[in-house]
Amino acid sequence: QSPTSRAVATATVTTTVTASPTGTPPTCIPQYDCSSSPKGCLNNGVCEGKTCKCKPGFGGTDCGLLSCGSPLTDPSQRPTVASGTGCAACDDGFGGLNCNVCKTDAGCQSKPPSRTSFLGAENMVCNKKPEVYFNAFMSCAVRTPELEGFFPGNYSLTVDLDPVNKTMSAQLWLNKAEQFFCKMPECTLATTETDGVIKTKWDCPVLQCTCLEPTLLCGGIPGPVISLGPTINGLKGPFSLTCPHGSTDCDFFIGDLAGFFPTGLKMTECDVGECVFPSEIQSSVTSVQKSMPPGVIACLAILGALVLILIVICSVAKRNQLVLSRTPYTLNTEAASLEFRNVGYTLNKDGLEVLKGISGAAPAGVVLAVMGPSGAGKSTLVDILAGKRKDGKVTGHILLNGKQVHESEIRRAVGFVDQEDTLPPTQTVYEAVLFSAMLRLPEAMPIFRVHERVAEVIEMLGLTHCSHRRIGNVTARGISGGEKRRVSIALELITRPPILILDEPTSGLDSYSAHMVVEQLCKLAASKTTTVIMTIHQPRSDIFYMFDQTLVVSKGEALYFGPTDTAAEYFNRRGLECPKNYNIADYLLDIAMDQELLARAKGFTGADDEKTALSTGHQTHAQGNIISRRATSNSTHHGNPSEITHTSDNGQYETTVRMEESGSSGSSGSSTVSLPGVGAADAQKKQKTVYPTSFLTQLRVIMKRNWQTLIRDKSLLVLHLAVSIVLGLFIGGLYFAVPMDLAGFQNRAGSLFFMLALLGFSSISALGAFTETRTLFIKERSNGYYPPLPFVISTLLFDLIPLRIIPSLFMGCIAYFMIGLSPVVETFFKFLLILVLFNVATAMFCLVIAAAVRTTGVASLACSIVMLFMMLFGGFMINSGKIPDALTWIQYLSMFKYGFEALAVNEVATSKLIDNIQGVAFNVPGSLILQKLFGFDLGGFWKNMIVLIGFNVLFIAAFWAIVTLRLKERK
Ligand SMILES: Nc1ncnc2c1ncn2[C@@H]1O[C@H](COP(=O)(O)OP(=O)(O)OP(=O)(O)O)[C@@H](O)[C@H]1O
Repeated sequence: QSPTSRAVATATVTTTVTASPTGTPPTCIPQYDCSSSPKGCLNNGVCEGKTCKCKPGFGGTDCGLLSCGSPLTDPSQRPTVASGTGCAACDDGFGGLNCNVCKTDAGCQSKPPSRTSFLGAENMVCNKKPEVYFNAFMSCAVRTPELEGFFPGNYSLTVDLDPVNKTMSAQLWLNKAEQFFCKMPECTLATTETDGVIKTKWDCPVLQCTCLEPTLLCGGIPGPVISLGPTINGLKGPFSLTCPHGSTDCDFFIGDLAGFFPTGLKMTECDVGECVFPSEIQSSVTSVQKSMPPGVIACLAILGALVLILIVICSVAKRNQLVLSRTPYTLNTEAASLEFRNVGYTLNKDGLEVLKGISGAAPAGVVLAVMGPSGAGKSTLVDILAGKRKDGKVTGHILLNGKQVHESEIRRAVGFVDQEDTLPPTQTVYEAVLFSAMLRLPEAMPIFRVHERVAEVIEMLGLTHCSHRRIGNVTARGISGGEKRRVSIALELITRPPILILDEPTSGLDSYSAHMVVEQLCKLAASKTTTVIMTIHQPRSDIFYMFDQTLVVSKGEALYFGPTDTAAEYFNRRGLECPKNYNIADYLLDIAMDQELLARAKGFTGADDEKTALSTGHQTHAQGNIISRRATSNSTHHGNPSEITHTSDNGQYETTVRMEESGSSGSSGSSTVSLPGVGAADAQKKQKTVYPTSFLTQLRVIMKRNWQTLIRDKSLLVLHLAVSIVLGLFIGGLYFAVPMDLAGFQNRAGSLFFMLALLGFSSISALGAFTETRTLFIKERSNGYYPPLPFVISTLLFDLIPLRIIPSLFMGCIAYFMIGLSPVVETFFKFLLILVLFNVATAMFCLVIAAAVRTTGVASLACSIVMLFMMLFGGFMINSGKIPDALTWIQYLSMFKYGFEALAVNEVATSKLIDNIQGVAFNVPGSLILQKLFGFDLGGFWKNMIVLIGFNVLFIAAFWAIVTLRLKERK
């Protein structure tokens, strides 16, 4: 008697009366009631009502019999045999103990399939690989010498692999008689590659086995006294089954029996097979998780190389910093002279002659005021004197200390205060001046000396009362306009340059402050450490007489150049007498503006020598002039070719300035310095700007300011973080706990794409943030604070980390778990990595546009349009395979495509879509939908990641190049 029939005999038996189809009298058939039987259904059959629904390959009322034929045959039609005999024959193309294992494609096609293909008309094939797609069966011989010693015979194992429900069920047979069966639910399935060997592994945390008593192993008769029944029934798991591809051997491992079989049990001559549709095989992701895909190896290699380069750069930079901090330094203690000859300036676009050959000089330690009405050309002249880059054509010559020097040397000697204040709004006055000091004073200068100097300059300019107040801007009010003007002067005064050029330093100041500022500048000049050249509109008379020299400019021409004291007398001689009680400075402006007065001044014929002198830069008075009433000693400076002599006459100090004639460029012994556009190839050669501080110091100081800006102007940071949290919650709520059905699949893909869209468009904020710093950078670069590299690094760090990386991590973490995306840890981290790479790439793109395009409006329009197009070709809105041929290239420029494809493949490809539409059940791999619906490359995860990294590298390089080459001051 077979164990099964004995089991049936002991089970509760009910009797039903059925009519025979042939019309013979009804017979009584005992009916097995699985619901009331203690054994229920064997071989993991399911008890539905009172009858058992058996797993494929088993039959009988309690599923205790073997069913032969093939799994394609209706279960009720499969012939059954008792365990212990085995199937005499299977249907063609099938084999195994219970005929479940397909052998050939023809076998799978011999009967109509029991389910429909997602693609419609498709023939099933027999998949013989251990990688299972729908429902596979396996039959193996088991080698277990330990058991064979006690229970000799041939052991075999049959396994039903169900990846859809992630369950396995198995039976152990001894001499074709089933000994026990097991069930393993909640399994995870993975195909991995290690050292070139691909293996499919089932990991099941739970193992439930039932011994069929009385079989040989479970205390059957005849047999040894021992019974494995209690051990087998008490197994809990875990259980794992590992099958290498291309081999007929597998291993299985039972945690509870690790003491007996530490290395698991060997299964040989395994025959596995399942009937599947080819689309199911092709579309299922070859979830071969190579231990190290080539892409990852390449990335790691590049990363390693970058880290190495970074370490080398850092150590070189550190060494430079040390060297510089130990280099003895000297501060400027001597003013320099600046002479300019026949300086002209013509605009390129319309040929307008802004300056028409102006000459003059500012001997060391004097204050030269450049006066004239609005539009006369004062700013243009001082820009040229300061060595600023100009758009138009500059002609003439400039001499520094009487010597021909390169333009960059002039720039180094000159401190320049622009007409407009460009200041960091979030810093306090003290911090702004300290910033300038830290970057422009020698690295070796002790920090306490730097602070002393900052305090000194702040006090000198009357800024002590507001030194700890923020500078502010239009949106956040800070110090007054006049105070800003003085801060701008302080930034330049901190270095005490040999020459200080100021464009309208008193504009916006009340008369008292203006007097105070000019007085300080005059004191500075008197101390012989700085020569001051400044433009001024309409000085009060007391201020006017503080200047040593005055140059009056009218319509691009010099109307007067000489000592301030003799200006009135000079015009007097031309019949232009300053009216009584009239400010002489105002009168000079009147002359410069009034056509009639101007004509009289120019038309004067009485003193040709004076006219010649005016055009050539000779002093406009015949015999020496008072150069400085504040000077305390005689000084004589002879330089070639200029000669400046200071002599004393009854307590007054006089000077004679002798210069080369106009147009003597290149003449023998000429001291002419060619300006750009004049020639003199040598002088035009690019000279490297030498910075007083090291790269690391520059980076540290700039980063400190960026940090202050970020913390103090919280709006952008708070907005980004708040928006990322709110949107994370919103997306999470909208797509909450998405199931893996058809609608769920759409929602899943939609949520991923929507996240990318949000991050992409939030990147446009990079434009506004950069526009503010851009102007500041141009000014600071032009004034020799620092080169572009530390600025670029600091800008990127302070934009990308707090505004792009952290918010995208916030949003990703919140939305991921609310939506219920894949719980696999690796998938989660890959998801975050994609979000970060994508957001950084889009932000970098916006920064490149912000750097390249000056107008914010144009830049934001360009960014928005490009972003929209990238979205359109991102793979969600249009199938990549259906894009018109002429436009297919656009998709390869879309960061959305790479980001979305990577996200989708990472998330959806390994999951299955299970749904039921109007009674038609289908079970489609997510990968199939990705392939057919979106046209995605399923193996392209790392390819997409590498392209995203490529975008990042490209944009960072482009940003650096544009900042270096384009963001230069041009006036
Ligand atoms: N790059 C330029 N493009 C167009 N016009 C220019 C340019 N540079 C100078 N100009 C013109 O040259 C003239 C002189 O300009 P500049 O700024 O030097 O005058 P200014 O004397 O400093 O005037 P203000 O006192 O009002 O600042 C102006 O008419 C100005 O429009």
